[in-house]
Amino acid sequence: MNLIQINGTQQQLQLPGSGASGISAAAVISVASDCSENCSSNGVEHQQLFNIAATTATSATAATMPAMAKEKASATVSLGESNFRDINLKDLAVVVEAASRLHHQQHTCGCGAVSAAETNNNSRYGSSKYLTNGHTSPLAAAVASNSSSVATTPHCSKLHNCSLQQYQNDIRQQTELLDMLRQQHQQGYQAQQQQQQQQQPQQQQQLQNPAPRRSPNDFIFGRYIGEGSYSIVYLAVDIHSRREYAIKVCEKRLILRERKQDYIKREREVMHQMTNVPGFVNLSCTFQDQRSLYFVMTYARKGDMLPYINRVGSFDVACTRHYAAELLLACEHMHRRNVVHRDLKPENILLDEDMHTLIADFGSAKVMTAHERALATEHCSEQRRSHSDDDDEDSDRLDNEEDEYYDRDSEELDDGEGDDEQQQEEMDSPRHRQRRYNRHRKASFVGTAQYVSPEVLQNGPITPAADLWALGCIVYQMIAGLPPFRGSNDYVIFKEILDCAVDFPQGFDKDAEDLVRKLLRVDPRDRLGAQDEFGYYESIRAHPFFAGIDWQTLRQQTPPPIYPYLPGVSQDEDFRSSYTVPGDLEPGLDERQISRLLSAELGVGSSVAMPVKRSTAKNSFDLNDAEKLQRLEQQKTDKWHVFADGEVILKKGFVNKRKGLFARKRMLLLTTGPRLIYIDPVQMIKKGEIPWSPDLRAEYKNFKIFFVHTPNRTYYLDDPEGYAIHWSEAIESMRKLSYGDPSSTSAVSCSSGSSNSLAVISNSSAASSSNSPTARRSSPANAPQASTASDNRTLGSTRTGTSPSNKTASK
Ligand SMILES: Nc1ncnc2c1ncn2[C@@H]1O[C@H](COP(=O)(O)OP(=O)(O)OP(=O)(O)O)[C@@H](O)[C@H]1O
Repeated sequence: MNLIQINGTQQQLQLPGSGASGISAAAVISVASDCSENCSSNGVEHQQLFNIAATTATSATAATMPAMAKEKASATVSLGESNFRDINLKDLAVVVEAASRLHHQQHTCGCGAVSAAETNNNSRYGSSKYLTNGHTSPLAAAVASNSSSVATTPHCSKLHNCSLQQYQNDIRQQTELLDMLRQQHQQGYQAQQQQQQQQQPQQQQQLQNPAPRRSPNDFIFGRYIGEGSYSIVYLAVDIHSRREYAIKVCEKRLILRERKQDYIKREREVMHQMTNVPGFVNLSCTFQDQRSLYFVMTYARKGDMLPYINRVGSFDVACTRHYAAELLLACEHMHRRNVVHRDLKPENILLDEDMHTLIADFGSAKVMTAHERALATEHCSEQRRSHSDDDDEDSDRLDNEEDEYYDRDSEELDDGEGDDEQQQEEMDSPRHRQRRYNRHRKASFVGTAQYVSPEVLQNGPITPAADLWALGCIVYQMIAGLPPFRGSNDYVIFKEILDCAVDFPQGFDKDAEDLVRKLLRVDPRDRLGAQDEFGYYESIRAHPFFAGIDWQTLRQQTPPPIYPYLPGVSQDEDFRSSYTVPGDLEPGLDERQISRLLSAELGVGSSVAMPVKRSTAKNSFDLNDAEKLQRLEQQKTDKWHVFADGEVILKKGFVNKRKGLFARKRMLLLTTGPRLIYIDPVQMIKKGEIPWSPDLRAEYKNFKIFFVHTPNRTYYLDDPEGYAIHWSEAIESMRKLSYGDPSSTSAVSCSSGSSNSLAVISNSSAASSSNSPTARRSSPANAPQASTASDNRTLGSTRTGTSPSNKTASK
């Protein structure tokens, strides 16, 4: 066992070696140390030199002292504190291990006690490979290969009759090499000194004229992007460089009032730390005036990820895989730098121009010291031991805190049902304001309820595994459309988290499910990746869900377009991606075509036809006042009448409203407004409305499924009775009546123009989706072109606009 003093503390190295080896090593190390005193500018090179010295010394001593090889002794080597500040114990240990292996080989040669198998086994740890990898400098690589060649001297391993003469030659070679390296090092040092002298005047000048401090006057503030608890973010242009930035303006008054100084400070520090790391929002500069603090950041042009998930319901597997992989890389980058984000969630994943992720919002981040990491790991194991005993206590604690958590409002529970006025009023009531205040006061955990890890809830130590938990939650949400832990209030969510009660809806991709299950483990140490090498999640990368990911070029690739994931909607998985409309079909949707489609849907021969009644009225919704009054009178006895706000209900029916893989039963009303109102039939409360606009489009996929596209969201509706076509037609009729003929309206596309910008296409457009018979029928003149243009499209390519511009509306 060797003891080495580094930075004033003694470090033990598992180094089997002779006392003489240690002493000799100390001698050569002193050479290196000597040299490093002259060259204290470069800690890494010192370390390499030190490693070389250690290797040489140990091997040399081992070679010359075969008789003493069996002994194990300690040698204390003192290194000047300032000289080896950057020494890396791990590297040193490996070098010493290589040296000891050399020594071991000598031992083998000396007494013939070690088998060939063992020798082979040892050679797996070829020091050459490790040293070359660990130290990119050719210097270290050269020594490594030299030491390796000594270690595998064929004379030693094969003949077992190495002479002292040979070893002395080896020592001479090593010593010569060391001299050469020392010379090189000194030359390098001199060159460095010269360079520094040349740079000095420049640096002095910079100190005398530092870059002028920025102020709000250096930017033109364009539009508002969004706001946080203590800040408003604007899109701004630097008047000097004309570059666009997102500038976060934090009001000092608010920060002081809420005592969030630490939060803001931490955010700045971590953003600085992550600046220029791929996949993170860069912090260009910060400045302040009397009223505010300003953070000038990379502008993430495509906004955050949440509206995209909401927009399409959920991501398909390819898209989820890509974004999950980018997130994993981001976790590696953070954790390697000892940063635990603690609030990873779709809102904090921003998207740049090319739809690559940029992690933002470091207000909750924790920068761990190495000591904290070690403590946390220890604590985890203790906690694990006592975890089973604590289960009851946890639930008691939660039960006692139930009232507290019940005080919190349920605004976080976003089931994607849009803004319900009723709910809004309720939230603005004094009672609600009080609750919100209570929540602010009481909520002491860091992060967001749905994504918070069990250890954070239990006040356990924080490890990077907290972010792996969040990764599991996000992968789940990308596939299923909603986060895994949901509930009407935080208390329910927390209980679900502690129980790890995850429900995988039908159709959830199996590999993704396995990955999520392995990440969502209550004990942080059990999470996939938690036992991996620090900052490199090899086991997660190797999970089958990530098969095919090219990790090296991930951020240079074009991310897969955002498609909805609808396994429950399509008849089978391949349907959506591989189906193309056969070219020999006739355009139009007459009775014959409907029979054909229906037969295909039901899987029966074309002779079986189900009569489908089509609306023949010119526009049955075009009611005059008298008709309206009459219908309203009749409607009064209808239990849904109260939800129609005095308007005539033109069509109603139960539908399953899908979001991702989840479906909820709703009563859908089409009224003369025009409005599309949906109601929870069990609780008999209005849940929301599909917002009408001239851009709204209805499209049916088959007899059960129809879509209502709005600029910010596509609503997936499933009529169990099979009246999807009727719904589609009714909505289109109402749109024509309210906004005019659709043939004058061309494609309604959302603002972004990238490959990911999904467009809601006018049903009458030539580019309309090939699976939309409505489209073809409504514009027969376009039919030939339409079929040519669209026949190559997949049946389910219901592309959806993903404009982040109207974020507030879609949140
Ligand atoms: N660099 C950026 N580029 C584009 N949009 C951004 C950028 N930074 C923040 N935003 C958007 O601005 C909004 C406000 O962000 P901000 O960081 O102020 O608050 P937050 O993190 O959402 O909330 P809180 O501070 O309460 O955690 C968010 O919706 C976010 O998506």
